[in-house]
Amino acid sequence: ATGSAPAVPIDERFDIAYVTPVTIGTPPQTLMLDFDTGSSDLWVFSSHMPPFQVRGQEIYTPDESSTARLLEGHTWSIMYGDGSASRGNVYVDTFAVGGLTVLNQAVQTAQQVSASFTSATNIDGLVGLGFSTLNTVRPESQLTFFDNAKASLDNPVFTADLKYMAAGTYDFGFIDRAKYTGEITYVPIDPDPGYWIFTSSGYAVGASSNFSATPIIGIADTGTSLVYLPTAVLTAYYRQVQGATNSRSYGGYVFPCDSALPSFTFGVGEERFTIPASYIRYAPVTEGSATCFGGLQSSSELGINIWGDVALKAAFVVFDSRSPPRIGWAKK
Ligand SMILES: O=C(NC1CCCCC1)N[C@H]1[C@H](O)[C@@H](N2CCCCC2)[C@@H]2OC[C@H]1O2
Repeated sequence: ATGSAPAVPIDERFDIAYVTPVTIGTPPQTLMLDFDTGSSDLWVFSSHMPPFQVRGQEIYTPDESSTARLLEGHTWSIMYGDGSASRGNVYVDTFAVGGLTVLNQAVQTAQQVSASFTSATNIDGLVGLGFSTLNTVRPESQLTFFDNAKASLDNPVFTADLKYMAAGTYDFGFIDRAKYTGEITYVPIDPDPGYWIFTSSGYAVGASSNFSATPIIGIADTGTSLVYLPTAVLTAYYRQVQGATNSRSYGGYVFPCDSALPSFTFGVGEERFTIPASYIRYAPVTEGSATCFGGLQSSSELGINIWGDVALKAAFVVFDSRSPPRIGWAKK
């Protein structure tokens, strides 16, 4: 089996996050979920939430699904790197995305979500695509939809083709030759932490002329908007941007929106990928401001580097869960 589904930006102007249509239950209930390679819980806004925490999101109502079964005595609770959080109960039900159907998928129904999820009116929940070892359901952790689907897929892979201010695609079970050019460069993944962690071979500010061959260990995270890299890399980049400062009040590097920005190149093995300046001129700090927030930010507080959407949309990325797992990057 194979599947293919769109990854749609949740807003017109900044690619804060991407959502993908799924159906859950019988008859099918359609929700738009954020497919997140940085986590491993499939959770949804649900009829178990207090109404004031729901602000336009679609909800899953297990009582209206003839195939829903409560997973007795199981609960979940998750906190993400940005401080957003959610928790609740667990059902199993029929889950379908892009033509793929998984029976008895653990669907984590929210009872509580934090304010940033309530205000993300176009995100109805998340689909974790990390390793199932990270799943927060207790007393028995549950498998991701991809781990449940893997055995029936033509190949144990999924790919991300995210796009700048446009709908991209998640493909499951196959690698679409039409979505990339040249060859795919694969590098190993360390699955133990549960993330898609790999080592980038280095970086260059601007084109890849002055490439600095230094290993950067980081995670490929479709659920994170920006790129978070070591301070040394950030200062090398923003040194080239007129008026750039690391603002405590805005919580990161900002610069005048009309400043000239270099592109940013990162290495995967011998291959070089360039993030256009337009992706790094991420967004005005507030509506209409002449000060812009950078798409490259510091990872010094995080303890791990993160290749979020700003980097992922510059490439075609293959998440290959054969043994040992690996990640592939190609130009497009
Ligand atoms: O927390 C991270 N990433 C961290 C960012 C800071 C540096 C460490 C990683 N990703 C989350 C993202 O922010 C959430 N957000 C909800 C509101 C709308 C936008 C998406 C969504 O829920 C989980 C995941 O996706």
